[in-house]
Amino acid sequence: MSGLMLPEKIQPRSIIVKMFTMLPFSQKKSQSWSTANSEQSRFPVLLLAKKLSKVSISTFVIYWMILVLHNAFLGPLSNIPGPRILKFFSRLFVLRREPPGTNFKKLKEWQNQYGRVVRIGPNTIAISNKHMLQQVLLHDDLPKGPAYRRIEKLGNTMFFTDDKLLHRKLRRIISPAFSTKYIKSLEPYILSSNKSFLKRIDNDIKKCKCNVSRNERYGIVDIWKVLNYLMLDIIGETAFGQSFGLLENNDHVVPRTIAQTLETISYISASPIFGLIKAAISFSDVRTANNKMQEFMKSIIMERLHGGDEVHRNDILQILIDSQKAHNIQDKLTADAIAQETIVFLIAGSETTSGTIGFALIELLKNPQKLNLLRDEIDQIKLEQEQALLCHHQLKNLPYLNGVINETMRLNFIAPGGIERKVDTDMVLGGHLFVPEGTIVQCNIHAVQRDPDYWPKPNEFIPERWLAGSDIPADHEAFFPFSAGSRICIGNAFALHEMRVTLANLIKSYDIVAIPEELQASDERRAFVTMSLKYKRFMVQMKRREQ
Ligand code: HEM
Repeated sequence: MSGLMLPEKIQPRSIIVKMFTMLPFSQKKSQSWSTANSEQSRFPVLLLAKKLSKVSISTFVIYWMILVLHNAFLGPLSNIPGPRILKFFSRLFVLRREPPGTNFKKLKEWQNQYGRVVRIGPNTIAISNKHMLQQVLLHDDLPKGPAYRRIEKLGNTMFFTDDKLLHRKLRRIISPAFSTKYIKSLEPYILSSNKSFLKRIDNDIKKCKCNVSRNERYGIVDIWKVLNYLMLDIIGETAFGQSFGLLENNDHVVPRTIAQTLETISYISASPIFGLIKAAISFSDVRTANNKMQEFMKSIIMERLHGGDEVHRNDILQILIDSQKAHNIQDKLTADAIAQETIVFLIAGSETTSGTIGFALIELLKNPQKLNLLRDEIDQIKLEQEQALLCHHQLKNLPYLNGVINETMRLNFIAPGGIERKVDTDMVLGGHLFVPEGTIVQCNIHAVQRDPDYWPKPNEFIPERWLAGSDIPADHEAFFPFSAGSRICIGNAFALHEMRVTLANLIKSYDIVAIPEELQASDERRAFVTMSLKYKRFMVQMKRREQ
């Protein structure tokens, strides 16, 4: 055995002792060991390293503190007003105590308290001056900020990328799918989904056990939910090549999986601990659903890619598939890229549109005289023989309908937490404010669209401001419902088309009466990604109108 003994100098115990003595917290303990001092004296290099490590850690901490203090009080953003704590910490850290989904309210409060430019983080500012917003979004066209990268796991898509070249390329390939002419060719899908929508409402009214007054055939309908189903089904029809059938069956693996993933991402960013626990609990369900969704999408895309003329269909998906025919390899989208872009259409194009129609209905029910004005305008249009639903060409120029939609989007901006941009080279904002490269700019469109200097009676629903010759004309320079610049919503004309057709046919077909408690609850808003109702439902009484 003795032959196997290591020399005392490199016995395992002595090595452990040496490692311990190098750690700063073990100082006291190591001194109590009789061997420690003699070990150190025999290894002066160790002693030196120990001292050096202490010095370098302290130097780093002091250097870091000086940097933080300098950035807070002497840096280029130091003169911008804002809550003191946000000079040092990110607002996400400070806002952890707010109820999840309500950060946008705090942002608006800060903007009211400190002005149109507020410092909301060590290197982040929020702006709500219309000229500055025009500059950031339109003229300087700054790239997207880092928040988008958190969701980029869904793929490096047109929506999320901050790479200007990649964005330009994707936008060029995808734009034809959203041209006015192409959208017109998609109208049959929008109308057939609207037919299913009205059928679903009729069924819900019929099924409703709690008719308010059976004689009048009113029923209670969760209009928030069915509107969401309708918009998902339209995206299914136009971007996935087939309806999800939600209006008939209430469930489909694709929207369910995406909703679960988005919910988890938004919880993780709003409250990391709670979000991670939630993610861990639902992990296996989400993975199974995710696999099913991938299979579903792969089969659709492969069928279109290899099915030839027989499976050709005039829809958004076809435009992406047709990119395969491009001569330049750069202009072809891979099957994966096609799948990712269609998922993004589902995310960007369903809750946004259904939410806006839902908010329009809420505003109209709060202002019944405006609902009557809208109905009068819509009733002027007569359905032609064999025509079941009003079509877009009959609606697109109706002034009051467009006023209602614009005013709804003004009051209920879809991303009230702001849209984020990153300063890519030093700039002067609004002609006087130096903003260094790397600064994050939160464009607070929600605040601009409710600013009393731009909008008299800013919190009132006044569709009349959008009519020609109005006493309180709308300020078009302070209106950004679809953003502006190169990243303006690519689906804006498509969304307006869907919203006009759906809202007009809904108002034409039904008498809708508010339920007071529901109307009151609808004031409670939450915004994880898009603005929504806290309880994600809005019950109304509905009955078919006598035509
Ligand atoms: C009322 C409905 C809608 C509203 C209010 C809305 C609003 C917006 C806004 C504000 C942006 C800019 C986001 C940013 O810069 O961070 C955006 C971008 C986008 N939207 Fe919409 N949207 C709506 C409907 C739609 C629809 C129906 C689609 C597609 C089917 C769509 C697809 C997109 C895409 C792909 C982008 C990214 C464009 C790019 O970065 O080039 N949106 N939308």
